[in-house]
Amino acid sequence: MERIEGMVSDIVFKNEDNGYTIAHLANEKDEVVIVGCMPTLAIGESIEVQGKWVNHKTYGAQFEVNKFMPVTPSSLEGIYVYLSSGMIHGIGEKMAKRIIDKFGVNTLEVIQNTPERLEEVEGVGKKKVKQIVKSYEENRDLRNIIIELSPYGITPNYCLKIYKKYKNKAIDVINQNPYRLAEDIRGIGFKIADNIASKIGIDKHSKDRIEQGILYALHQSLSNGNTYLPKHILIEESSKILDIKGSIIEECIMGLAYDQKVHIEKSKDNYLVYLIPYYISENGVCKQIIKLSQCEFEDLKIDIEKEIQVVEKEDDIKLAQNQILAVKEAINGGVVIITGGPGTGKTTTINTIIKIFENNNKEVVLAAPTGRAAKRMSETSNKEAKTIHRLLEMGYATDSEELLFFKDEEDPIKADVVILDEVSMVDILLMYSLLRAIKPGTRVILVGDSDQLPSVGAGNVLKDMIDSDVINVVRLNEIFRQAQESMIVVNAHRINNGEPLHLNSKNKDFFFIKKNTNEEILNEIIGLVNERLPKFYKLDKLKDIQVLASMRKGDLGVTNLNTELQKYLNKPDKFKVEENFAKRVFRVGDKVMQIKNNYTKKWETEDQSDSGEGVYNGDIGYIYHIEKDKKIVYVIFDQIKIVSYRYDELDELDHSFCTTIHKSQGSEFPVVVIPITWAPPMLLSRNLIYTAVTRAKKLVVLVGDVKYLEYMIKNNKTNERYSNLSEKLIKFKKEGLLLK
Ligand SMILES: Nc1ncnc2c1ncn2[C@@H]1O[C@H](COP(=O)(O)OP(=O)(O)OP(=O)(O)O)[C@@H](O)[C@H]1O
Repeated sequence: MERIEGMVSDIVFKNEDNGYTIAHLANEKDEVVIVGCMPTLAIGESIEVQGKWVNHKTYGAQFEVNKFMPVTPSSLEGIYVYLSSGMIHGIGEKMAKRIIDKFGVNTLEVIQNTPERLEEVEGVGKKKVKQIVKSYEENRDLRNIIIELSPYGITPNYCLKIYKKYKNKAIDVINQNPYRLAEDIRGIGFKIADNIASKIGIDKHSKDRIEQGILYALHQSLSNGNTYLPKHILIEESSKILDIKGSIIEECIMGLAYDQKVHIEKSKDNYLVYLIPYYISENGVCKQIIKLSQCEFEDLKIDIEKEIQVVEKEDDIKLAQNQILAVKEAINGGVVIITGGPGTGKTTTINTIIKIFENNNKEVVLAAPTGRAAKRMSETSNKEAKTIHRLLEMGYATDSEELLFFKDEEDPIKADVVILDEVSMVDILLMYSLLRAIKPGTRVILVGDSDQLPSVGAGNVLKDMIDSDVINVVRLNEIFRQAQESMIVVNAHRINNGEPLHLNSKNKDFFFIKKNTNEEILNEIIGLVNERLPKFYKLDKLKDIQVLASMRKGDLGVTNLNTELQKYLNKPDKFKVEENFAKRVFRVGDKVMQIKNNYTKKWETEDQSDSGEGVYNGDIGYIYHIEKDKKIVYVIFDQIKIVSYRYDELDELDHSFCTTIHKSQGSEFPVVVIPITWAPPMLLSRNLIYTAVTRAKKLVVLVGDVKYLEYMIKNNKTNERYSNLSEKLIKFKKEGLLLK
């Protein structure tokens, strides 16, 4: 039987008659779904559950609970966190473990009442005992916090975070306004704070509660890509969360605006409510992009036609009319957007632009939003491309844990031309950070495909800029002959036009294999990836083929496909070390993906001749070695870079025999295999299948029911996002809000 410890972060369902409950259990590493008979469960409670992992047909992996029990701070983990927190002078992680191994759950009692017994622990002498006792007494506050907060289900780890933030004022802060925890402590959200508040007896109608509920609703909406919410919708959402009348909420929204925690903007007959950073970014992007496009540029005094001819001759190519236009706009204008689908010559155009500028001694800087996209840009241009984060020199300020960009208006990027690729992936905050670090007079060339999925973060930046008609846009719409040979390119354009696809043409690169049930689809995919494709096309089954799925859950979701594919693509073997982590098994040879940006993670080559920092969201690697005694997993990226992950850092890694289409954005693979099956309508969309198909360079294989493919092609209702960038650009331009 497996066990998991964590805090109940949400209760999704509870049957009051029989106690059957579905809840979310969160801990430092993960948030999982637990199901079972848990009639007394409450949000915010810290519990240990025992049971087993099961795979639900629709909802994917969930933990079936046989037994659950509350966790108290006297549990070993709690004592360990407390002792090793660095708060008790003289005890580090190793010493804490030795003390606990010796005294178990009685550890705190020993320190308090019979501290001389600590000398029984290896490495502890009289001097150290004195230090420990002194620090223990001095740390009364932290101990009190643990004792006071444990009835509310706050784990010692969170107590420590709370203590570090508020020091000895913590209990007062929480008693006065527990909602500050949701604002100040990462990992404690509105629901947990609300639970503490209700136990303390804070009035349901208190101003703090309502304000936090409103801010929570706004934060939630960011994850749907919205930069603001119309006021009436915010009232509706907050009313549901808080269970309070709309009129009271409306009043509190005004209060939040007065305190500058939100910004309210009037737009036509609507009021738009923004969280401040998003308001500043949306306005900032408008002002900066208009400013950059309208300021004076150094005249290069060149004959562009002639320069183009030089490059054409060198590269043995004849640019199309629109490509020539794009080159001219890039050289004559300040800001230009170059957009087009696959095979329309974006890369060729960028390379021509780079050459002309460099032939005239201008400094060109290339960037892209992800590590993978930057790498691809470097490969196609033969010139270094950085991630936007690197270009902006992200780092930590002295004495701060907050990551920030060192490049800004005061210390801008040194370049004559900045070319940014895959702009569809850039959200409003990142676009503002980039644009404010570009000094007027620098040319900015934004390249992207607005039919791809929009950014993960809030906003619809590329599409809004194009729709506004305020920025110079050159659309590349000719599919070149070479590209037309590829059904991947042809079908991608047909998807965009809502037309039926050319499937299964002889000797081509786009196939559909009809299968009806999920089980048939799964077996077919395994057969293709494990045997038929590698044999027929002479491919490496791990490196050359990527399975992409639209969802995480269900039989054909990423989680289950990874479990199933692992069984065939990297079987257990007595020579392969493996380790279990809750529902996952990490095994030497596994294909894995880094799932969040880690700018400071170190890598080193095996012979230690080269090293560096940074592993990025979407980077794919392979487990190279597992050192069980040191609790470290080593992963190799880009064939040479070895990165070590402590076991407690493994939440940064996911298996990637299969990944989501969203995560694959900005990457390309020789062969892509995609299950086509039922999914919620928002995941059966045109831009999702378009993005998936355009990831493949040599071959696309779709497996499933053709009716869902047809549905996806027809469904071009891109999920609407609340973003006001386009209207604002038009307004700013009309009102001449320039260069101020
Ligand atoms: N003016 C041109 N005349 C003939 N062929 C061209 C021209 N421009 C580009 N091509 C060819 O068309 C194909 C697609 O061009 P390119 O790679 O530049 O397009 P892209 O828009 O960047 O495509 P993708 O997004 O798929 O990478 C390439 O084989 C390229 O050599």
